[in-house]
Amino acid sequence: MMNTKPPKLAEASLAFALLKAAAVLTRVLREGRSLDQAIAQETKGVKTPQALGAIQDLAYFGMRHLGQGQVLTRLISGKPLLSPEPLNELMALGFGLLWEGKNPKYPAHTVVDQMVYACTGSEQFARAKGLANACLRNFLRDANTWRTKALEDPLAQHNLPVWWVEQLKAGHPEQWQTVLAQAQSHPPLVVRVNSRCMTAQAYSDQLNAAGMAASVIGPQAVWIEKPVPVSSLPGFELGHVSVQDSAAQMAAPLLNPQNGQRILDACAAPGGKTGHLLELADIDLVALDSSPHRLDRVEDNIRRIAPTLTGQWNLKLKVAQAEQLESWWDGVPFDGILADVPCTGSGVVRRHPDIPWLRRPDDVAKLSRLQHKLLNALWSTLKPGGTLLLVTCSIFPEEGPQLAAAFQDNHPDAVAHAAPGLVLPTSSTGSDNAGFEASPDGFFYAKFEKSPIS
Ligand SMILES: C[S@@+](CC[C@H](N)C(=O)[O-])C[C@H]1O[C@@H](n2cnc3c(N)ncnc32)[C@H](O)[C@@H]1O
Repeated sequence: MMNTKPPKLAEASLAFALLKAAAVLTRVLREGRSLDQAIAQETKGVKTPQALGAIQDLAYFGMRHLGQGQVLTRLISGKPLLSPEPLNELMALGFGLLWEGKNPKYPAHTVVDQMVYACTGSEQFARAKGLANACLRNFLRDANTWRTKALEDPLAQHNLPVWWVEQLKAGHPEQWQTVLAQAQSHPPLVVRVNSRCMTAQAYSDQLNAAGMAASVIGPQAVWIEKPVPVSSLPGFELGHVSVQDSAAQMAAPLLNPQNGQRILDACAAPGGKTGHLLELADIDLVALDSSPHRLDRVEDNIRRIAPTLTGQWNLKLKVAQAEQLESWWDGVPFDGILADVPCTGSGVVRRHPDIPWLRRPDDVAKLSRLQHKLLNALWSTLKPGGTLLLVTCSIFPEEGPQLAAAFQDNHPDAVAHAAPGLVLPTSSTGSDNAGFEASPDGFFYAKFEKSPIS
């Protein structure tokens, strides 16, 4: 009897990485996992760093080119959905790789060979070998015509769900195309230099002297031109630097904590801004998050920078729904509150290309309702004279300007102070040589002082 068991693919092969990356996309699209969670699940048994790197790279690539891949799969196979369903993701990934004719990630013939090999290496797809081969070769025979045809579909034009693009257009009729272009670009590696240890300029000089091109792009922000693993950054293990986008670095200085103050970080995990607050002043900090698993990451982050914090500081971590005051608040009011509330994440698609595919159109309204609820509850825990900083990493008006305006309308004791408002992910943050690649993530900032009602 013939042995029909598919061959085990070598980890070093592109076929292996293609199969794994396609399985990652399937978990995102069909199970609603985040891209990073899905990568962690699919790479559990993978042994070599090269294979891990290739899977991660292909999964991110596949996510960023999903619209084009999906449209070509549908057009060329002539079927709305292939069977078994995960084959759709494998084919979308293959077409995504073939789309770019000029500077392809892999030569076209390698992609086709390895896609076919990937099918033979999986029981699930073994029968699809012929279909994959025929469809991919069909595309290559007349790539320009297929591309032109695919681009009639807005899904292929923007590589994003159509409702997401419409939402962006409505919110930013002038800049939506630049915002989309930035979202397709690779995110820069930006670090926050711990002001307890050194200046941003001193760290940038240190990197340049070590042959790592870097420039200062914010008060404590340094952009490292060629991304490297964080563990290889000088001083990282010692807590001298933390990875944080330049726009996210605006939060803690805007709240401006002072020594001895009692501060609340209401939605703290994974703790990027928690660490920054502690670097700026010796404070009594309460950090809340509704997710115990994410709150563990705050602890890890603070453990790393703790040796650099020499004064009298205190940090209490609490798992709680911030709006349920009775479950966590001891009644002692805060001098300052950082309300970095949950949002769609529409400002950070460049870093998390899975976000638009995981969200649903009604999430914007749902999240906006939660944001209103959180702000209303947190306001009552603030001292008169205290400051609340509202932050979202979203550029949808409902989660930014409209949210802040409604909050102010409902709270006559809220006095608005100068704040950046919308930081659109379109421009560089200052340095002359920093272009699109050093541009900030999209954020919204509003700042309110609480005055006693007259
Ligand atoms: C935008 S993230 C915060 C990022 C964080 N401030 C930082 O700089 O690393 C929002 C956080 O809010 C948490 N969250 C969601 N709903 C919450 C709620 N009702 N109460 C408290 N935290 C909540 C999420 O688990 C998530 O960690």
